[in-house]
Amino acid sequence: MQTVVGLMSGTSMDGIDAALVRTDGETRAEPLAFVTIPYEDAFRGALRSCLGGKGPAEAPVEEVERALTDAHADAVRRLLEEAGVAADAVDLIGFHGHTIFHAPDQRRTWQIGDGARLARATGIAVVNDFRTADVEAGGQGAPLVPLFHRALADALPRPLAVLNIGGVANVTWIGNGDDEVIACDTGPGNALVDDWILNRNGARYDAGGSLAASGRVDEAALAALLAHPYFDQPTPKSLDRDAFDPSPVHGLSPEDGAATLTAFTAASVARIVPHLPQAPLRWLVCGGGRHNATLMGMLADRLGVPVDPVEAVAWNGDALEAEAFAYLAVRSRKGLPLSLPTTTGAPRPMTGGRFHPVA
Ligand SMILES: Nc1ncnc2c1ncn2[C@@H]1O[C@H](COP(=O)(O)OP(=O)(O)OP(=O)(O)O)[C@@H](O)[C@H]1O
Ligand SMILES: CC(=O)N[C@H]1[C@@H]2OC[C@@H](O2)[C@@H](O)[C@@H]1O[C@H](C)C(=O)O
Repeated sequence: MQTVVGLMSGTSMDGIDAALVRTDGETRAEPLAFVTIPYEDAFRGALRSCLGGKGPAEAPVEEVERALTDAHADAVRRLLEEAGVAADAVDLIGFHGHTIFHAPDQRRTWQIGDGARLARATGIAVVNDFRTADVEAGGQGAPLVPLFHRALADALPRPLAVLNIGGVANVTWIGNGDDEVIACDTGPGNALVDDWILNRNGARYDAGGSLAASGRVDEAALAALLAHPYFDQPTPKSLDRDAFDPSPVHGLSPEDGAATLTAFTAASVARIVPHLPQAPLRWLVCGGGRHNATLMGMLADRLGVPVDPVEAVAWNGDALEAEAFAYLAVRSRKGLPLSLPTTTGAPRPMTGGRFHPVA
């Protein structure tokens, strides 16, 4: 067992999730501590300006990468303070970084975050760049949390779906056999609703889903959104944050737009069921979207089986992705797979990650 920090900066750009975990990277993962450090609005704007993998003439990528790395070093300090654990008692950091571009069909995915700089700043060895090897081999490079979900779900009734609703939404389907793990991004998570709200009333998200609850779903706009070819594609498949064009909702009131985009997220999750070998008996939901009661209600209506936040099985739905990158960092050091042909479409089980020792 190793003591490992996992760090995630997700597509919703809300901040850094940092988790401290005791794990063997195989069957065991015991959470010790968790903090979220929100980004300042100005930094969030700078990060947003880098999305799309622009060149140095158009976006200050190097400068943002340095600031992002330093913010992660601060997050590690805050986490260890909170946990009462000294840096020299930590074996490893799993550093996801921030995805600014993801186009597996072009064999390109780009997570900014300087592993060597983080190792220097914290005095702890770092694994980063988790997705490149998978994408270079022809896989989607995402999602990577499924093997962690499978390890956690060992004793739960199957088939089970674990749904993460972050900026983008992704699902892990776990069947009865040990190797039966299927995964993909299902469609948008909260990013479209977040952007809608930000542009209308400056809020960062629809707290509790209350704006959506006060609106009406525009069925024509919803049908236009669901006409995207992504939903007919078989698994595995993955998405860039900005893959969907929200223009069908333009012209709707703030309430109806929020209701329609929230329904789009729920309906796109339901569209994955026909692509699975068997419908899940239950959906466990992690990520910030589980705090949106309107979305959770729409999911339950469309899926027709129990849909519960992961807290129902005593997991922490805010910490899970960060914990996963601690677990994956250990797997990387052990040369174990981070992905399978059924989770990312890689041609074989793939290890990955780049190691940065403390210089
Ligand atoms: N109380 C709440 N009510 C409604 N929505 C919420 C609430 N709290 C968080 N959210 C939503 O959750 C989002 C953050 O989710 P999360 O932190 O899981 O995303 P992420 O990890 O950045 O994304 P990804 O999983 O795609 O990488 C916010 O942007 C917001 O839309
Ligand atoms: C390219 C990229 O960063 N993808 C993220 C994103 O956010 C959610 C979804 O899209 C998922 O595929 C992935 O993150 C999680 C942590 C994963 O790899 O499992």
